[in-house]
Amino acid sequence: ARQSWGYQDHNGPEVWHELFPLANGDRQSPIAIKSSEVKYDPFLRPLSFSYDLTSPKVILNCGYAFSIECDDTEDRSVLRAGPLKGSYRLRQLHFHWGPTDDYGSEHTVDGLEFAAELHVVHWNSEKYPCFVDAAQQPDGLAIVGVLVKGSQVAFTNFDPSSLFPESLDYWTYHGSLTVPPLLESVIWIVLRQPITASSEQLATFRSLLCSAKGEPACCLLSNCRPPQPLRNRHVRAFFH
Ligand SMILES: NS(=O)(=O)N=C1NCCCN1
Ligand SMILES: [Zn+2]
Repeated sequence: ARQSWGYQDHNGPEVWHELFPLANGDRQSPIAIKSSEVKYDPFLRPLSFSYDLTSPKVILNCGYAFSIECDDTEDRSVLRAGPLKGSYRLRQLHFHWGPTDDYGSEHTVDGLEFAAELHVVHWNSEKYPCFVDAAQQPDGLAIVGVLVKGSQVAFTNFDPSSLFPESLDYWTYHGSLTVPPLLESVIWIVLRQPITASSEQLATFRSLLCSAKGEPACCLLSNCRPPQPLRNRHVRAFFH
């Protein structure tokens, strides 16, 4: 289906507000994390996740990225603890990237842009019956954001935790989907330590098409939304 929004000048983040007024909402994502302004929260717990290798089902071009879609009909792959109340079920994972290795992450840290960013998307299966319902609720989703910096890296299996960095130190804040419909239903958990991807792997991201079959080929050179106003929000740190 033709997508109403994208990442080009005529349909990109600067004009999303025309079709999606939430773009100018009060808990939009991504944000620019300023480590000097985060506040250590001693009540935050370590992240706890358990991913079943058989949850991922298909990898597909979802128009705004490529995504690995998981079977979320039962609680087999879940994320708990951290800033969360209850258990959040794995739904899908996907990446965002830029036109060169110099930028492409959505969250930035102290002005640092990373080459790409992995999003591991979960929904609150204790309180809501399905992803679509959860996505309408302020505590409906939990997305782990993993920063990707350019260099050589070994890729492993599709178990999302194989893509998590060594350290699970994280920042957390209340935000939104970073792609339309931009729903303000996300408890963001951004890991401090980046993972790495090679220049060739990042170039392969950019070779993904955003044009439909039969249309002139148009590559998805970049799919990162710029940081949005923090407004009346605080970013909490799990680490000192
Ligand atoms: N970039 S994001 O905030 O993860 N946005 C998403 N939208 C659709 C479902 C998965 N995630
Ligand atoms: Zn995303």
